[in-house]
Amino acid sequence: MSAPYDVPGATHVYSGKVRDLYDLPNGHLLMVASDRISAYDHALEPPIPDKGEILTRMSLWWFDQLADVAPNHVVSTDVPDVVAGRGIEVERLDMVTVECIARGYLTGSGLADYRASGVVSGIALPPGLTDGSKLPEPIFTPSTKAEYGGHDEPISYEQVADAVGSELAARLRDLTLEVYARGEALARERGIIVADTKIEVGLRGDGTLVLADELLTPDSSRFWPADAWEPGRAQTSYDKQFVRDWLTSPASGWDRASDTPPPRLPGEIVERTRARYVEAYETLTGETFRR
Ligand SMILES: N#Cc1c(N)ncnc1-c1cnn(CCN2CCOCC2)c1
Repeated sequence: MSAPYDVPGATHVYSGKVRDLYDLPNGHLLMVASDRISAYDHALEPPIPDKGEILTRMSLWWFDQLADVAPNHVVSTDVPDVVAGRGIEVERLDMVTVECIARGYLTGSGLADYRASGVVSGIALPPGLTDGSKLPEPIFTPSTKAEYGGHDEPISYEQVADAVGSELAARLRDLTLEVYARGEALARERGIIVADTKIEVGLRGDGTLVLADELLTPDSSRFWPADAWEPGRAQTSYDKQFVRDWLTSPASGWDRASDTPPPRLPGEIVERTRARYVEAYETLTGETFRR
């Protein structure tokens, strides 16, 4: 994918689904959050205005809230004007090759694995759980890091230990579960259920674990409105429900089971989705995003 932004002095090196990474001359990296949005494994059009800036601010807020749990990779938000608000200069780390995921609720791939075997990432769960069930306690459910466009594969804690060593595996598990516990508790007080989250962790030369990438955003986590939580069915997505409902409605004319790309989102859906990202940010942080 070509560089979405032509950033003076920076060299584009990687594009993910919604974020892009650039090399900087000083050896740091520039992480840029786009306004891209995806659903049902498809990149959608058009982008959601300000989504990148809103989720960048949310990540920065969470990095600050959890500074007592672990250091983070943020160096500076003083970035070139072309990416102001959505770009962060970050410390270059030795990234752990495991997706560190914590789940407090059962849904998605975890639910599928549970229904097939009663087990999620090697952890046996009690019988009788359903879609959206709150787990007896949050669990660490790591996965592999798929290449762009692929799907991460769940792996057991033992497989993580085999890959990175038992001491680092334990540190990754403990960090992931602590970040999730703190984020879930804080969000829940504000009416948002963080059902699960994925964190990216890097290592400094001295072995310090550092929180990288984004943190506790609706792109790295499942956000559910707490007042709509009802185990036994698919939960309402805090941020993507308008998109999902429109795409699966007759109004879109799209067949999700088909191999065709989804149609362009109508302006009203784009604006209502933007408003949900603003609402999530303002509800969590108590700060106002310029409307
Ligand atoms: N963050 C970070 C980071 C860092 N601080 N140091 C070294 N490498 C990385 C890195 C490289 N790739 N990814 C995967 C996730 N990317 C995030 C950005 O956007 C694109 C996807 C993380």
